[in-house]
Amino acid sequence: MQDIRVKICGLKRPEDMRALAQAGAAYAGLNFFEPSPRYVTPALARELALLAPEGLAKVGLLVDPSDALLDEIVEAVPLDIIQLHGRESPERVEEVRGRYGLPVMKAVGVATEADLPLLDDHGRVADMLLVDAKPAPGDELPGGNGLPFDWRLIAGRRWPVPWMLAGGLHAGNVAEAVERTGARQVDLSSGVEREKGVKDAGLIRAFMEAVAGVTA
Ligand SMILES: O=C(O)c1ccccc1NCC(=O)[C@H](O)[C@H](O)COP(=O)(O)O
Repeated sequence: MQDIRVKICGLKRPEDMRALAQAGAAYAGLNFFEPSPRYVTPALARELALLAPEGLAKVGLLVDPSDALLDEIVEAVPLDIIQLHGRESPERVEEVRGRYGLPVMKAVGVATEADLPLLDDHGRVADMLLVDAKPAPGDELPGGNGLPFDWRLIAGRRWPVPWMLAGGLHAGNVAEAVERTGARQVDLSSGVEREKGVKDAGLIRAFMEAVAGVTA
């Protein structure tokens, strides 16, 4: 059975990147959404990205970005993947793919059955899908809120591109999440933080150990 691949999102410090590399994560997320407590400037993101070893993919997370912002970030930071985490349409996803020649992962928030057709629409154009919890009313951020969605909604569902499961994952629930959804890639932020925006190397190790113990 192939290993489950892990993306940890919202790194802000060199020690976070080192902890991810040591723990064996597959993707490191750099957050360019300014209102987020996980925001990094393009200059800091570049420093962090340059610390990533071969095989640890750098993912740049943006929310409804303008071309000007994307131009600035793609120019400054050696990214491997662009993550679009706003209300981007499938047409916009295609446009961004064409403009930068980088793979695009499209995040789609799920709360009810009604959210699932959007995953199918984006699955036709994006290189990867991030199946995340939809922010609840009152949540300030479009992602990274630390809350899971009802995994039964996507049990048995598949898309024509690789996908990751996200939303409120932590060391204590990732085994059940994988078992219920069949995910082979998982993404998290809050579950490895000691406080909002501050990653914790011990929690990162614990999460990776929990994932290594999954046999689904
Ligand atoms: O994490 C943020 O601050 C954030 C802000 C704006 C858009 C997306 C954001 N995070 C996206 C991610 O990829 C998170 O890892 C994903 O939503 C899961 O987060 P969590 O539920 O905290 O594990």
